[in-house]
Amino acid sequence: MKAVGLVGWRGMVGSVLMQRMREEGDFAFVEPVFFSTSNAGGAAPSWAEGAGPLQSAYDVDALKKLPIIVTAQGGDYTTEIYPKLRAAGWDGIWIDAASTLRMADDAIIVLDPVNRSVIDAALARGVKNYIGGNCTVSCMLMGLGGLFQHGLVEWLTSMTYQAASGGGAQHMRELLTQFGLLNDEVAHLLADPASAILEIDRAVLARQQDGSLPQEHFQVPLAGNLIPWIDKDLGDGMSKEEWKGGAETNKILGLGGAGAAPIPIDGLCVRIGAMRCHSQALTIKLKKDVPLDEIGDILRSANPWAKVVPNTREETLRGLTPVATTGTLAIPVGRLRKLAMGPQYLSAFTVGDQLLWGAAEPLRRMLRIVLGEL
Ligand SMILES: NC(=O)C1=CN([C@@H]2O[C@H](COP(=O)(O)OP(=O)(O)OC[C@H]3O[C@@H](n4cnc5c(N)ncnc54)[C@H](OP(=O)(O)O)[C@@H]3O)[C@@H](O)[C@H]2O)C=CC1
Ligand SMILES: N[C@@H](CC(=O)OP(=O)(O)O)C(=O)O
Repeated sequence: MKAVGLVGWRGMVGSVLMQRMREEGDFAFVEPVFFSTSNAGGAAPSWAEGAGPLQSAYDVDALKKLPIIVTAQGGDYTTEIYPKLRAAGWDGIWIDAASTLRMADDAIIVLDPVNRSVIDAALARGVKNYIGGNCTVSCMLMGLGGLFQHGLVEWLTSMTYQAASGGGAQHMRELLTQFGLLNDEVAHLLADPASAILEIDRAVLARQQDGSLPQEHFQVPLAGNLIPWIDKDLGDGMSKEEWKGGAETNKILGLGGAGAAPIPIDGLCVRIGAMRCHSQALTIKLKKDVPLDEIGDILRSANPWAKVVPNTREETLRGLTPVATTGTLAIPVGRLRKLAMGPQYLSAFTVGDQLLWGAAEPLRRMLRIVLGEL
């Protein structure tokens, strides 16, 4: 049993992480020490039998005692505490959901079903920082990993449909409140089958545009709308979320360093009114013409979670939606077909729960790997 410090365990990502760790029996291998930024001295979660009171997540001396720290507390916390811990001589393993350290030279982005060899090599050479990837990147690689594994991707472009949860819990609440208020606005008209749809539409639009919907988090209404910008403006026409697509995918795959050319990966990232599944439409230029049935086999055999959805209307509606995927570890991949541009141009559509493979699951599995239990 190794002592493991857990920070951020009651947040949205942290709660999913705790749930998965309990489901998989991970606590049989760890002696958890729970930290809090807001309630030091409070009680540990009731399910964690024998755990002591919450320790302060700002207490570097308390954190320093632990050989492994897992955090889903957020980027600001990492920025503040991580350098202090290392400066204090802490030599432990840092496993983190936040993006802060992802691109650092001494950090590995973890997604072991895709880059286990990169992780193992890093552990062998003493790397101490293991960071979960961007949710969109991780979900894409879990679905399409087979194509990269087989060296088939010449370039890839993605158009994303990202859920409200990517912004955090408050964003999900804001979206649902907006939906509710829009419904209230026209409920009397909806109840009357004879009412005119254009009147309903006008009333909804008026409410979306009059500034009275709560929009503190998204800045504009997301209900009945979409937002084609996610994360910071890099000033060159690209959003930071779009930049992560290319930068993180290549880092996860171990490309872009000495000798290995990066794969061009780029696209547009869009927020839509889904709850917690990110979806993306992909156009892939293959290095050669591979038949669709072989592509299906390659995707299926890359990992146990990639599920190929037959490219029919019925199967797509049944299995390739956020509602069908939420809460599961499955990464459905469908709409596979060769495009009109030629036999090397492949379309695909994939969906993934951004709190599971997109956030919590790679961290949970990394902890197991460090403990020698995966
Ligand atoms: N949201 C996402 O989709 C993804 C997030 N991440 C990263 O994970 C990190 C955390 O994100 P997320 O889990 O969404 O953040 P949350 O806001 O849900 O939780 C972060 C912290 O807020 C504190 N907190 C304050 N009020 C509450 C409350 N009412 N309920 C629960 N916690 C509360 C908790 O700290 P304390 O207990 O110390 O008070 C908690 O650990 C971020 O770095 C983010 O970048 C990574 C991938 C995806
Ligand atoms: N930016 C993602 C969520 C997220 O937290 O990403 P990252 O871990 O790269 O900061 C989204 O909004 O959907």
